[in-house]
Amino acid sequence: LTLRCNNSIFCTGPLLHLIQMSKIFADSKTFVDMRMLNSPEEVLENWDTFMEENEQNPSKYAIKKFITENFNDGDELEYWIGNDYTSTPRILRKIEDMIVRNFTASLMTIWNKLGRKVKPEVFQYPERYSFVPIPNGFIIPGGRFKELYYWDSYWIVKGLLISEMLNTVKGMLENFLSIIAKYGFVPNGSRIYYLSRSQPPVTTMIAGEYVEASKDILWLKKNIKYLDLELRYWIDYKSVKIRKGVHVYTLSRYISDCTLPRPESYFEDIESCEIFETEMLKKKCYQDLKSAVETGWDFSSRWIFDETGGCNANVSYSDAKRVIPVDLNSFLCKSFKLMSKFYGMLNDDMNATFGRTNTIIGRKVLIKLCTARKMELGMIMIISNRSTGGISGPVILPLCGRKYTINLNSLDLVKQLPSISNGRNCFSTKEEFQHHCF
Ligand SMILES: OC[C@H]1O[C@H](O[C@H]2O[C@H](CO)[C@@H](O)[C@H](O)[C@H]2O)[C@H](O)[C@@H](O)[C@@H]1O
Repeated sequence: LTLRCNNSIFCTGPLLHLIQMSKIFADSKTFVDMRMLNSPEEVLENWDTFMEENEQNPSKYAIKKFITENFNDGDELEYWIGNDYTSTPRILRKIEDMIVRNFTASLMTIWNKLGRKVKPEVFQYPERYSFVPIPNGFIIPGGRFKELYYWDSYWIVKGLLISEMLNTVKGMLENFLSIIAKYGFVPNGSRIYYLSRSQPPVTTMIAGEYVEASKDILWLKKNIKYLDLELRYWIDYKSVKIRKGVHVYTLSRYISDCTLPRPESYFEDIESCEIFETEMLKKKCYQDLKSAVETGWDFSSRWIFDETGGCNANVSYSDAKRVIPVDLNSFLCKSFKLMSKFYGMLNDDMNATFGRTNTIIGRKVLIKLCTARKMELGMIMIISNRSTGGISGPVILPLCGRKYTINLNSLDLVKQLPSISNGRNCFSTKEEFQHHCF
């Protein structure tokens, strides 16, 4: 497993520190998305000479010049349109309302605008880029997010399937498998500086969508090992045992073990953690910010803890590892259930146990926690000791047609809700976060 990036230009080290802290770029992501004009060794040699010439204290102007001489815009991607793209998918004919139909049709043209493919140069000189080369065309979120993002891709795949772009889905899925083969897990996005954390795990669910639509069992047989590998990462590195009475529950949480500022939000993280006096607390703050962004909900009051355990503080007080998120555990439960089904389809009884055992573990907890009739808003409260007073995305996830969970017949923990709640409400929507939590 490669759980972090040690690249001394794009991920860590004095060059990155000085360039990012000079604030030459308004957005820290700009620098780490650039490409080197020469090999990393040459750039680092140039840097040493540059620092010597400038007596270890270069001006902003000199740093700008150094960047121009050694880096250029990354420009790693070319526009790409999937060969399965159609402007007239069957679903359009099913939409009777013309306004909605036209809106849907125009929305679907987005695949042409956001489709990208990695240029051959990146495969030729990967060490000069922060981009992780991936073999197939894919859809980017857009704007400053010009790479493959992990959990965005699940929702993108849903749209692609409605648009009859199964081949594009297969390509995107195989991009993830190539990343798992390389690193043992899927990082936040296809950049080396994202290696210190993942994002909500969705590869197995994407595979579920693909296999259901394609019935491609041979594909499954060939690739199931990668799905297996990724899920083991979530068990080995992110799970935690929760004792409640005589029961011990295994659940997962978001946690990064990297204590450095995010390269793509470098000065921003340094500034967020400035309030802490010791180096140790600063490091903890950087690590906590990384854990918070692993959630995909960056930033939300769900991950913020003030001194009393409420969420009346800012992002500097993020501590996502204290929360056992219902959405993450629902995704994993669904994934284990799928694995059990997949191994069953392949008549692999021995390995089916992996999926089955973990579905059972997930079941034990999620069946109890997630689908009780009175549980609409309760999960986060139970498992993070916080209460939710309104409906927000993550809370309703496990309730979506019981898609992420299995039948429920125990209300044990539900009954304990009132005693666990601390009476505070923490929301996940931006609007609520901007106002306050109460
Ligand atoms: O749409 C892509 C992602 O955009 C947001 O997060 C990303 O930007 C952050 C700041 O540059 C970065 O630190 C984070 O790790 C990125 O994922 C959004 O919050 C994500 O949900 C979304 O996947």
